[in-house]
Amino acid sequence: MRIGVPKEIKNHEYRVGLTPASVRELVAHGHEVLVETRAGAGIGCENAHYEAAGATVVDSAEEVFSRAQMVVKVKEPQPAECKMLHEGQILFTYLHLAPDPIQTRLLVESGVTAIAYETVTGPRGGLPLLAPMSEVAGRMSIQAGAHCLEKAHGGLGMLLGGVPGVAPAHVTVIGGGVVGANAVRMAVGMGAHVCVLDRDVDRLRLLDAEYGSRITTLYSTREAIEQQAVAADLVIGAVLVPGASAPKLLSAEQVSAMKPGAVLVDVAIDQGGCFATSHPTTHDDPTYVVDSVIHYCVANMPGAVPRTSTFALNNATLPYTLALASKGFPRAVADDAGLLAGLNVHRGRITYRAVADDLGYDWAEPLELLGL
Ligand SMILES: NC(=O)C1=CN([C@@H]2O[C@H](COP(=O)(O)OP(=O)(O)OC[C@H]3O[C@@H](n4cnc5c(N)ncnc54)[C@H](O)[C@@H]3O)[C@@H](O)[C@H]2O)C=CC1
Ligand SMILES: CC(=O)C(=O)O
Ligand SMILES: [Mg+2]
Repeated sequence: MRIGVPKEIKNHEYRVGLTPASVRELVAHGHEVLVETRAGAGIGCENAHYEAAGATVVDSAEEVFSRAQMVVKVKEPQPAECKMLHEGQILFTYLHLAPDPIQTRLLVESGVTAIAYETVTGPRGGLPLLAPMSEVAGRMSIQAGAHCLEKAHGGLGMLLGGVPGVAPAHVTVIGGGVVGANAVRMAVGMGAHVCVLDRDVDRLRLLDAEYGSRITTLYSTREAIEQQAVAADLVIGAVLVPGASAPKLLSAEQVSAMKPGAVLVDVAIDQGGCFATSHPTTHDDPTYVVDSVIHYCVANMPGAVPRTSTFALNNATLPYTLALASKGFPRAVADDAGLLAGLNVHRGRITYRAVADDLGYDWAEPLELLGL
């Protein structure tokens, strides 16, 4: 198969869909790989590294999109990229369609077969292609929150861990999945007072077993969330209902009742955000203030640490990229129900239920649509 890797064009997005090592694996399996010039420059992977791995470096995104049978990216295609996609082509990347009606319409119109990293499920459950970036974003959320809590950045002027004789900051993590568990790890490590909420008691059991009395676990109810919001110095939004728009867990009134200078880091912003006052921001301008509460809502947090992130992402995606390239579509998804769960759009139809429901499309049952 001919696989194409364009340079990412989202704000401060330096990750790249394939590393030279991944290219080498694909080429060894008999595939052809086209890489847009300087696609990996942001992580120190230059054209020469890709050429040494067996890729052909091409001058433009247009050439990648027009010639590739499968486009492998990181972030959801931007409008200019959507317009270059075509029927019969596979797009393998993060999509986050439920909160993004414009991208969804453009993908439907293009006729492309779009497989979303974030809804692929693993043989033991979980979301193996979301997990590595959730590990990165969960860890970063505490760094970002600590930065925002500094007075010069509008925050309360608190050190997360306090010092001897002065209490640490109160950090509340809503959602104890991959992002949440990684946020908890960093916050505990920095000496904060940490409280984590989930509505899955098994997640809370795991965190309790790991941290014991160093954290508080709470079942996630409206009441518990409201009480935490007024007590917290830093709140991390880390919930997910796979594929669907994030549930809004704090209303504008509840945000306004928070301490002036408190910080909200809405990691779930890529699925629309879990606080009513959240809207997506960029690494160029990551924060804004609503009712004296600092909001950090960057939708591509791992893009800030692209070296760590690109390699972690490729470790997870490579087996799936190889399966799609070697078996083709639809054989690869017919052989792996977890990969089939990644299929969001195919030839103008929405094949992921939560996306269809959230955006008002008729849902096409994927096995039926593909005749499997
Ligand atoms: N902004 C960014 O750059 C990034 C954002 N993300 C996003 O972070 C979010 C979380 O991802 P993961 O941790 O991997 O998901 P996950 O599935 O591992 O964990 C989500 C957790 O939320 C819990 N949950 C659902 N509804 C809840 C509620 N009402 N109250 C409390 N907990 C609730 C679930 O039980 C689950 O444990 C996703 O939207 C993901 O796309 C991930 C990576 C980067
Ligand atoms: C998951 C996601 O949105 C990201 O890594 O940017
Ligand atoms: Mg206020």
